[in-house]
Amino acid sequence: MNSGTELAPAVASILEAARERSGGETAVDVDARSLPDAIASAEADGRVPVIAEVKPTSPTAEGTRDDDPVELAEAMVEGGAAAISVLTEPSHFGGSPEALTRVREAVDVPVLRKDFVLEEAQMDVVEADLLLLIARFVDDLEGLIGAARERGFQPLVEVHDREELEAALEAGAAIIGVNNRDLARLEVDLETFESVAPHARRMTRLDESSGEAARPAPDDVTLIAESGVSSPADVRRMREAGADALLVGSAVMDHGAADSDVAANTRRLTRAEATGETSDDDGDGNGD
Ligand SMILES: O=C(O)c1ccccc1NCC(=O)[C@H](O)[C@H](O)COP(=O)(O)O
Repeated sequence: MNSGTELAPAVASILEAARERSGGETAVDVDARSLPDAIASAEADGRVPVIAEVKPTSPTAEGTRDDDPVELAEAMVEGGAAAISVLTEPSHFGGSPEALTRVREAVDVPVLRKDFVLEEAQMDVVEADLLLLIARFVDDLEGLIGAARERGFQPLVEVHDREELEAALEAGAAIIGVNNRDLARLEVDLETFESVAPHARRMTRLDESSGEAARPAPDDVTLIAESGVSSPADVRRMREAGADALLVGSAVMDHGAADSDVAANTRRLTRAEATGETSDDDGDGNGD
């Protein structure tokens, strides 16, 4: 773990809670739905690949949504989501492993387990198609990537800067999320993805003994822009910067408006590249 860097108090509290949570007793064995296939299928259908997040609340959310997670996930899929992310962290995000299991039974798209997994045994709490590993918070990233793959998970490795990206690629990550949220200050800045992502496409290394690429070729890395995407204009901005998919929670959940239409919120983003979009899509009232 990169313990030398500053963390927001809420994040320190999240990590403390994560360290205390126990793992499962036996290794799970997942038959995962492919995220790259789901992304390709959305693109073929003219939808922006969006991983929509069931996020009841968070340290930065404006409120809590107590809706049934299955109803939320089904609304997200109705709005064109290529995949679903489910927070399973209970004490700061209002999530649960049970919610993920119910969601995964109800939808046929890949489901990401969004949590703060620090140790191998914590992977065995619930089955999911994708498992988040946050590069900054784990000691043995390569070992955990291997352990996740042994169980059938597709590991999604989250990074925030170029150094973490390099570590993720070096550890063999093939699905990488660049988090626009700075976990030291909890501020979001879409420029993070724009500055970090191009390096994922450039970085490659040859294995000296075989001459083979020792990690995924740059074009084989699936790049996800995480956090802070709130409008169709943001979606297009992240796509222009090279995002294969976007992970969106707050803009879809719209925590401040309990009766907000989650399917419509999702559709607004998944249709951001559809031709003929003329609405005030950045929501600033200017119609630009
Ligand atoms: O969302 C938070 O407030 C938060 C606070 C501290 C650590 C992590 C946090 N979020 C986790 C996430 O990665 C996001 O839920 C996800 O990327 C979606 O972000 P957004 O679209 O900005 O809700």
